[in-house]
Amino acid sequence: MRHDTWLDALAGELRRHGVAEPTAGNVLAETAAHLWESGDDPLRAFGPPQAYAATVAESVRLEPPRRVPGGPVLLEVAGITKRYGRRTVLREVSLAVRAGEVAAVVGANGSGKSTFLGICAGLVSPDRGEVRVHGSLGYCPQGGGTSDFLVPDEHFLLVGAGRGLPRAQARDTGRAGAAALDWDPRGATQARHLSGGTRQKLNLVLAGLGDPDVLLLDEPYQGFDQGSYLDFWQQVRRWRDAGKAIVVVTHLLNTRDGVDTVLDLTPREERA
Ligand SMILES: Nc1ncnc2c1ncn2[C@@H]1O[C@H](COP(=O)(O)OP(=O)(O)OP(=O)(O)O)[C@@H](O)[C@H]1O
Repeated sequence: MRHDTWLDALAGELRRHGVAEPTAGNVLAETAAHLWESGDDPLRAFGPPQAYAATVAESVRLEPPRRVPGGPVLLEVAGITKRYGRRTVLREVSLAVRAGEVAAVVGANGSGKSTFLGICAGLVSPDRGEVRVHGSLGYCPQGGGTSDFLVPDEHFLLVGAGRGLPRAQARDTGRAGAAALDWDPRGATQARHLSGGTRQKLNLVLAGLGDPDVLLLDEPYQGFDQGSYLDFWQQVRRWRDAGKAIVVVTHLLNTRDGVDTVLDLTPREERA
């Protein structure tokens, strides 16, 4: 089925199911971006428009009232500048995320979102500026992050060991995190044989292992189907309500659902 036909039908079904703006626009933008990037058939990726709209409508109704954030600042980023060669990718970027807050990092392709998150995670050095993390850190990279020849349980044990978790607790916590994303990770399937979306689920579960205080998530839902995408945002809300500071990278400018702060890395001269 053509993407635009399916998206038009979805827009109508969202209206019919009473999904108001800005949620409807955000859902359309997210699904369109997913279809564009993956090239998937919309019916295969998301199912019939009516069923997908019904799921969205239900999840919106289930959304609990927003907590008022105001915990201590867990992630402080001050005046980050990063250059690659002559190109300045990030210029004087600052961000503070408190316990119980979700920050979205948005911007066009190549605007430096992954670079920014890598700097927050301590994996990329800035040319100027400072990052302070108050507490432990979990990082979900955009890709990679898993070991081809290990099965999911082995990932849980390996990463869990690094975070001080006993074996059984690491395995059980990993499996519970996977179940929250509607995935049963038991079995002998090595990471290299998992689908792209399932590998991203594994990445996401690994980021949350050991209950870190700060979660850095780089477009973690790439390849997720409709249900998993909604599960992801439910998980973000659970982390938020548990007092974590969460940073979610997305290349969409209007991903604002359940988000307290938006950091737009689009260069000023390119903004509409
Ligand atoms: N290690 C590197 N060496 C040189 N240039 C790099 C390096 N890493 C990233 N870049 C460049 O820096 C810019 C920002 O890249 P980055 O991946 O952070 O952007 P992004 O906003 O996450 O992009 P996307 O939306 O496509 O994921 C790009 O032009 C990229 O080519």
